Amino acid sequence: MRPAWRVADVRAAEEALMARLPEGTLMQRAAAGLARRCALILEQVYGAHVTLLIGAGNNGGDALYAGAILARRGAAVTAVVLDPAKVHREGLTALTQAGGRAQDQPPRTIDLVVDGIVGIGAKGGLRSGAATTLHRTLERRGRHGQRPTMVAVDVPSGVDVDTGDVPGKAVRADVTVTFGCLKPAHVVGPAAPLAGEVELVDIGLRPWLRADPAVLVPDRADIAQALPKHRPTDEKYTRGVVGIATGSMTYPGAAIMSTAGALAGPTGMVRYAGTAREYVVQAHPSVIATDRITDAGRVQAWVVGSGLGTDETAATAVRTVLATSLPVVLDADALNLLVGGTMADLMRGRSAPMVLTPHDREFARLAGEEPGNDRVGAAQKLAAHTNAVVLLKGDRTIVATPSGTAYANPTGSAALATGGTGDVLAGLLGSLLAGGLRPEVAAVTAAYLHGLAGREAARHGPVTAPDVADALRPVIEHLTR
Ligand SMILES: NC(=O)C1=CN([C@@H]2O[C@H](COP(=O)(O)OP(=O)(O)OC[C@H]3O[C@@H](n4cnc5c(N)ncnc54)[C@H](OP(=O)(O)O)[C@@H]3O)[C@@H](O)[C@H]2O)[C@@H](O)CC1
Ligand SMILES: Nc1ncnc2c1ncn2[C@@H]1O[C@H](COP(=O)(O)OP(=O)(O)O)[C@@H](O)[C@H]1O
Ligand SMILES: [K+]
Repeated sequence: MRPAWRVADVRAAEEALMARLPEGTLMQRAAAGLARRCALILEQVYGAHVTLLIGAGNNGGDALYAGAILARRGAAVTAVVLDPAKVHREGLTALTQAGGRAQDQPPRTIDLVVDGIVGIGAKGGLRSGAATTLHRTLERRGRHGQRPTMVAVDVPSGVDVDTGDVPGKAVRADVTVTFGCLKPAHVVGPAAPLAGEVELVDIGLRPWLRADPAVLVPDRADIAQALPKHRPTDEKYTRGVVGIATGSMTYPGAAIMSTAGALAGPTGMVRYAGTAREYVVQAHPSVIATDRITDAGRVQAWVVGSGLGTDETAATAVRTVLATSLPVVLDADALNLLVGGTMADLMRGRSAPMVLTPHDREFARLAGEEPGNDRVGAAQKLAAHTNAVVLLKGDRTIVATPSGTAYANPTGSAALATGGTGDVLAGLLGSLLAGGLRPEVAAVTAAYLHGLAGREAARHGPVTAPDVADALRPVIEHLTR
């Protein structure tokens, strides 16, 4: 897992580390890492045109020292200083001594822009002066007529570092070079895609950071490790059986799609219980189907919700599943049925895990307010309130546990923004739960695989939910190979 820490934690660690080092050491380490990456992007530093956008704080200081390194290697470096009264003096001196210059407008030719406007000291979106300078800079072209490459220092300027919100104008970077640790803005919310490729430069901060990061980002190895391995002694029941209680005569597609997601998971068998049984068996002949949950036979986890509707039959299905002592995924209509609070007793009485999988509108109905700017905080709050793991869907899907651990999924794909993909996700998640994964591990794993499947499906053209379900098997195969 890759951890990300909030600004206050970074500042505390920085203070502890700085107390043991000569002044300026951390900025020198940061600037060296930044200059190294810029040089790699430029390939040939000598003769390259580099523009530094310099704000009022140490973020600008990092950029100025990196600019000095590049200038010594023969780059033509220009610092555009936004507020000369507040510039990092020593950094500016270092730049000019290395042959760089400072001016108040961007030069004509720019191959590479270093965004040192603002870092972890940011408040709100880019201020108008900075936004205007950025706009002018982006109109310039490089020596070969190309668009300049944008390298953000620490974070793209204008993002909310702790929440990943983008409250106004912000830099869109090709590469972000960050120092010491990742911050939430690199991995959650609308800020995350603005960071481009994120490079983490080690400045020695890690041992001084508190043990519990703000967010964890799973990587490939975490997911490969989490997936159950087939043993030679396995038979279908030892691999787990997942029960799917979704869909209806009105929405049989939801039943088919959630079953498709479940079939791609690790369980040995999928049981379906509901009024869409004939459709499900037609689409998936290996599924054992009944009309009612109580007739379904033994399962190790239930998925309930999507396409059920909200009538009395649907409410009975949700109540029946909640009354079991099994792990449960509550999706779509099941979430809407929780809103009135009539199932609160059943939820409170449960010791088996529950995973809620809302999109933003379902979240708003359930929590009484929109997820808002702080999606991690919002998911954590709902998880604590419901004592369930919450998977808040989106571009960077968040998984939060009742005890406050939060994960951000890195594999999102806008191709998933199409009807029925959420049903596939819920089915897969149910299969992982029935396969014995802890609820937050199942949720993180499902979101990760689902995102990869969305990307894989998108390689072949416009994506529909069945394409995502079909892509899950090769994606899982590839990951566990
Ligand atoms: N922590 C570490 O371990 C290390 C940190 N390092 C580096 O230091 C950076 C943090 O530096 P920092 O604390 O000086 O703050 P920083 O982000 O430069 O902002 C300062 C000023 O910007 C302004 N401003 C605010 N919002 C704005 C907006 N929306 N749009 C425009 N301007 C805005 C505001 O100035 P004001 O005009 O209000 O006085 C504010 O005071 C960090 O990101 C990293 O790069 C590394 O050197 C190595 C180790
Ligand atoms: N812009 C996007 N980028 C990445 N993933 C997205 C985006 N929009 C939606 N998704 C994903 O697509 C799925 C949609 O689920 P949901 O809204 O429940 O759809 P449905 O109810 O039609 O199945 C979720 O997994 C969500 O995270
Ligand atoms: K920046």
